[in-house]
Amino acid sequence: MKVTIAGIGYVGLVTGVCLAEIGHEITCVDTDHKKISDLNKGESPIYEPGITELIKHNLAKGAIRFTTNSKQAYSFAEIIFISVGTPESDDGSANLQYIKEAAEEIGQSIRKNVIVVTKSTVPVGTNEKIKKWIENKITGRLKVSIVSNPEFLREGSAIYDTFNGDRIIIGAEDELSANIIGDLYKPFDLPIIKTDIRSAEMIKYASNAFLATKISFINEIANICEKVGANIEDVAQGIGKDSRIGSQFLSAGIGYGGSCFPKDTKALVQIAGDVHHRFELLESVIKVNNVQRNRLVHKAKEVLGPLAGKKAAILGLSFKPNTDDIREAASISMIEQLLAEKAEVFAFDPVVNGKIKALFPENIKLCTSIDEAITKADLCFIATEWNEIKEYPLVKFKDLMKEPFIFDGRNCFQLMEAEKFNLNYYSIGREPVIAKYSN
Ligand SMILES: NC(=O)c1ccc[n+]([C@@H]2O[C@H](COP(=O)([O-])OP(=O)(O)OC[C@H]3O[C@@H](n4cnc5c(N)ncnc54)[C@H](O)[C@@H]3O)[C@@H](O)[C@H]2O)c1
Ligand SMILES: O=c1ccn([C@@H]2O[C@H](COP(=O)(O)OP(=O)(O)O[C@H]3O[C@H](CO)[C@@H](O)[C@H](O)[C@H]3O)[C@@H](O)[C@H]2O)c(=O)[nH]1
Repeated sequence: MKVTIAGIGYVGLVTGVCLAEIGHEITCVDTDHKKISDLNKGESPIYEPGITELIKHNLAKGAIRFTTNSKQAYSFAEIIFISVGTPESDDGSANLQYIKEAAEEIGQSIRKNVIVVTKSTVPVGTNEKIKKWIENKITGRLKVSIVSNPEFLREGSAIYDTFNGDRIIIGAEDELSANIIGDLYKPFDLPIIKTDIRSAEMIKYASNAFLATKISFINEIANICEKVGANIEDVAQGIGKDSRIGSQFLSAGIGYGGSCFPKDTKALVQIAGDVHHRFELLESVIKVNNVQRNRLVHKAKEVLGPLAGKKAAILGLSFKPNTDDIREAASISMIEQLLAEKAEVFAFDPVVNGKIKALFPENIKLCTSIDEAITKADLCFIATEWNEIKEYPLVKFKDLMKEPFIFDGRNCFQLMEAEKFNLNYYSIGREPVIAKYSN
């Protein structure tokens, strides 16, 4: 099928290369000229395992093209996916500005009947608006069918997730469109759930809200574990073995971040509020997450006193490993807190550099290695569990830091190992390890 994708962010790009890989003819449209020009050279605008290989492979076989010429790309498409951003507005609701712009451009450009598939995460009822925005701009007698097909990929494993997803959700206004989109995905051989549009829209928000709830729940249990002398790793393993609970998304840490959970939880509170339902459970999930993000710096102040003038290393800047995305990353709020405390911040991440420099142009030092970040540091925070950080020899904290005070927001190390190397090691939901003698 001739498919055009509008908006080549994470979702648009991964969808595009994976659909090209299974044999469809894909045109990717974005308003960002630099992004499109880089993509045409085979360069990925995002760090995502496997993406560059798929871009190059499909460019070479002529299965994918990248353009800013939206008019032309929409005019011949049989199916158009919308995957533009839906960022958070000031009041927490989803900002639909990019969706509306894309829909109106589609309406102005199409020259034949088309199925428009919304992949972006949009509040319940938005697809009906999308149809109206498109139809208001159509000249002539053309039929537009709308399908809601929310995306569930995770950054860092986006390609694996696309080929191995748990389900594909298709919310359609007519059976024919649902079947056409179902057939498009057939080569992935994944379970397909067909439903109405509003239910499909809700499935996306409810999924993210449930996962965020699981994280805030385990973080609260971790906070209690610290006070009663229990170990969150053992507790999570013990409860996760119950197949009704499941072992995934029970890693306690410094809270969830990223481009989805923070904004989608707030948007769902708004969606509920719009129909006069106060979603108190989800409000608490958000509140717990906000507090959790500040815990590690608070803990450091409790242990070490004022942080002013201290050299603080921070390891891991992306919101999770295997991505260069720093949207709503815990590292950002930690750096802000450390700067407010007048600490000197030395930051390291295996892939993030320019983006964090743009946020903190003058007041942090970006390091090119863990060694550089922790040398002569008074304390060290771990914000992201990259393998490079998890595999770093613990003895080096002792050898290179002024005093080995480690505040680990991702439980990267075993307590026994920290004891063995005589570190001061504070993690989440576990007893602190206190060095028996100083360096
Ligand atoms: N990032 C994820 O992991 C993920 C996963 C599932 C769902 N989602 C949802 O998918 C949507 C897209 O997220 P993302 O992270 O891929 O977005 P993104 O912010 O990375 O990229 C959006 C892209 O859309 C482009 N764009 C904006 N207006 C346009 C227009 N009129 N025409 C063409 N291109 C336009 C922008 O230039 C940008 O490149 C959001 O609704 C998000 O909630 C994201
Ligand atoms: O047990 C866990 C699991 C995750 N996290 C944190 O939660 C955030 C989100 O992680 P993850 O869900 O793995 O990454 P995303 O790429 O944000 O993916 C989520 O958001 C996407 C956008 O909506 C959805 O498509 C995915 O299904 C959903 O998992 C990150 O900060 C993680 O550190 C934890 O703290 N503990």
